[in-house]
Amino acid sequence: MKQVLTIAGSDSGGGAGIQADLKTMTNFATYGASVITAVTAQNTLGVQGVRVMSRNVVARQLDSVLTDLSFSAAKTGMLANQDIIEVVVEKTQEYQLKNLVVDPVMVATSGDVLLEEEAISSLKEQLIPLAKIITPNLKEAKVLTGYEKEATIELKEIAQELFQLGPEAVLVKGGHSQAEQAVDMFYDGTQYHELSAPRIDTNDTHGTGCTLSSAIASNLALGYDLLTAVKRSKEFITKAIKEGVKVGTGNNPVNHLVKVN
Ligand SMILES: Nc1ncnc2c1ncn2[C@@H]1O[C@H](COP(=O)(O)OP(=O)(O)O)[C@@H](O)[C@H]1O
Ligand SMILES: Cc1ncc(COP(=O)(O)O)c(N)n1
Repeated sequence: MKQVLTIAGSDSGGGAGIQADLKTMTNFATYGASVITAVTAQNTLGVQGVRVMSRNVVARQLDSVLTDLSFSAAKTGMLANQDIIEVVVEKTQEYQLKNLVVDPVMVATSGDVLLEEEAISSLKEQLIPLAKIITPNLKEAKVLTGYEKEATIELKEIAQELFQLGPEAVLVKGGHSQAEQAVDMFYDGTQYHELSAPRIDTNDTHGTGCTLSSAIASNLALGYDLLTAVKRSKEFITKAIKEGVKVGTGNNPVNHLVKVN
């Protein structure tokens, strides 16, 4: 069985973070292992508390899994601070982790901060250049490119700017725009590819980004090329949002168990 690693935070509510990642990896019939960067007390209403792991605890988890298991792909989610980004960079290089999907998680859908502001430069300069693909949402893309105050900037232009940071490819997610279609832009330095799906009228989008990036990592592990992995994952997330599960009283999670062909 192909093995996939998630390096991310725990969401006690089970909709985002490590829990979303492992469910998604299992759904794609890959074996998911996890390195936990932070424990969040979280539910569908928001984040009630955060305990970030020490650099050493993250390093030990990485050493444990990377000296024993064999990963065909990995993803990063909530990395919390600069110390953790640095240790993830160090171990990615030491163990030559391949097919690394970097979801540059900064803020939860609920508005809670999941990455210290001081860590953004390490993310840009050290981790992103090691990525096979990065998957920022529009807001994260604007922070990473410095386009923060520009309301009408084109997705293609942002994708090109992000590509300059050094990943092999970029997927800018347009989930948070008001447009009729949920449009994401893929760019790998040579081709742009627009991925579009009808916008689903719902607030139940907890865990969309985590689920999408885990699906991409799983599909890369299964041997699909990058664009195919992204297309399969877009199809998956669209269905997962459509069939979201009503487990709590706030913004509910997507359904990690839906099947795509
Ligand atoms: N209401 C929606 N209808 C359809 N697709 C959506 C909707 N919201 C988000 N998506 C899609 O879900 C994926 C995750 O995007 P987004 O929600 O922007 O990421 P994040 O969770 O990182 O903020 C993208 O493919 C995006 O287009
Ligand atoms: C531990 C953790 N990691 C990531 C997210 C972002 O999830 P999303 O923006 O998809 O709701 C989250 N809410 N919690």
